[in-house]
Amino acid sequence: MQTFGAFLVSFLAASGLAAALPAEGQKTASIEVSYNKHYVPHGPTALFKAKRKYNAPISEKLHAAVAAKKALTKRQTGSANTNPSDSADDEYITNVSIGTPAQVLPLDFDTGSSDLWVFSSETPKSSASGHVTYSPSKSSTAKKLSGASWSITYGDHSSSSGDVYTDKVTVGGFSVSSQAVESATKVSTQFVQDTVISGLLGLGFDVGNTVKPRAQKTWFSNAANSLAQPLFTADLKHQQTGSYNFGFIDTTLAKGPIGYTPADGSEGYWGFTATGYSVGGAKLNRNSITGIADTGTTLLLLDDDVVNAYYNNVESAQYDDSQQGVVFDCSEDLPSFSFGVGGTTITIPGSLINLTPVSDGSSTCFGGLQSSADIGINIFGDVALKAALVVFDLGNERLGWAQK
Ligand SMILES: C[C@@H](SC(=N)N)c1ccc(Cl)cc1
Ligand SMILES: C[C@@H](SC(=N)N)c1ccc(Cl)cc1
Repeated sequence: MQTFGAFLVSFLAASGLAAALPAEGQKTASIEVSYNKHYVPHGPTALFKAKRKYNAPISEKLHAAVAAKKALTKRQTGSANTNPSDSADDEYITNVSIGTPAQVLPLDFDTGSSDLWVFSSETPKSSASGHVTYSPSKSSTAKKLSGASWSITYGDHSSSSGDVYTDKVTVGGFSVSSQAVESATKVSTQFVQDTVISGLLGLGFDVGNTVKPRAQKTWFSNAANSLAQPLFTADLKHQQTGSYNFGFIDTTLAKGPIGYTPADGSEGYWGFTATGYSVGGAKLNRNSITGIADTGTTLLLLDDDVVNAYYNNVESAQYDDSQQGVVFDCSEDLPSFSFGVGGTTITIPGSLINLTPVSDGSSTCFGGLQSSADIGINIFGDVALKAALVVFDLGNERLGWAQK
């Protein structure tokens, strides 16, 4: 019959743990231990456990201190799929649950604006035809925000306006219990015709919100303090499902390192400066480009000198006044476009810059890179974002870009 010691020796030897174990008959043993590097110490919790172990009285205050810590460390995250609206990746559609019971609406997540607005039971029937709508009267958690109104005009001159409710809004499994949901009583033609979306979810800075008399917070701003980290990432793809992740960075979505650079939210946008650019894989120059990271704009819109430097490498490129932009033969192999940001380089493959024929069946294609001259700001829209995993880091007021 083996003594326990002998059993222990043979067991540990078998499991390769026999570091410094006694020979038969000795009375000592030792075993490696490693500490848990993820453990975050918390005094009151340690005290609570000790008191509990020895049945010592535990005060209400100690219970509260332990509960507070527990609430803080809840790993809160959200993850939502996002899909291009069509083969040209014109916009990206993400489903959002509003109210109780949940009403699911397809919305356009827009880092270039800060209003969450929807087609609703208050939108004129003729305008709402073909759209999924939100009915506050059918939600037990909806509350009218009395006296509040909103009105917004976008860069492409589309517009909408209306009144405001608060309700529970869930994105990718994460809920904000009292989110301002702006109900449209008026929408412009472009929105009426854009039946694949029922409104926008602004992911810009709160300063850009149009609700009066008191501006409201974006869904992300309301969520930030409860998320594991006050950030979200955009992983937009060409003709494929991508994702918006909240509270965490899934670095497996990227191929290269994340380069961080300060974000300027003063205008409501996610403004940043690229340190230089190049065409066709050449070395980056040092001509900086200041612009915004904008999921709500389809194209990459940059200064004329950059646009010309690019299309000088495209044999068939020419400005088409009827199209109000640069067009080229769809059969041409386009060069890539690279920009430097946060110490890393993002390269947009030429294939992502050859978007769509100017009309069905045409052999002339409209460029994904166009001039920002008549806008006044440079816009790194979906054409640029599709080449990267982009981190919108509110906590550190910075943007992260990683090649993918
Ligand atoms: C910032 C975007 S609009 C948006 N993403 N909410 C924009 C501004 C001006 C022009 Cl001309 C075109 C696009
Ligand atoms: C619903 C569309 S209307 C259009 N397709 N011009 C739209 C407008 C403005 C933004 Cl920022 C995003 C999408």
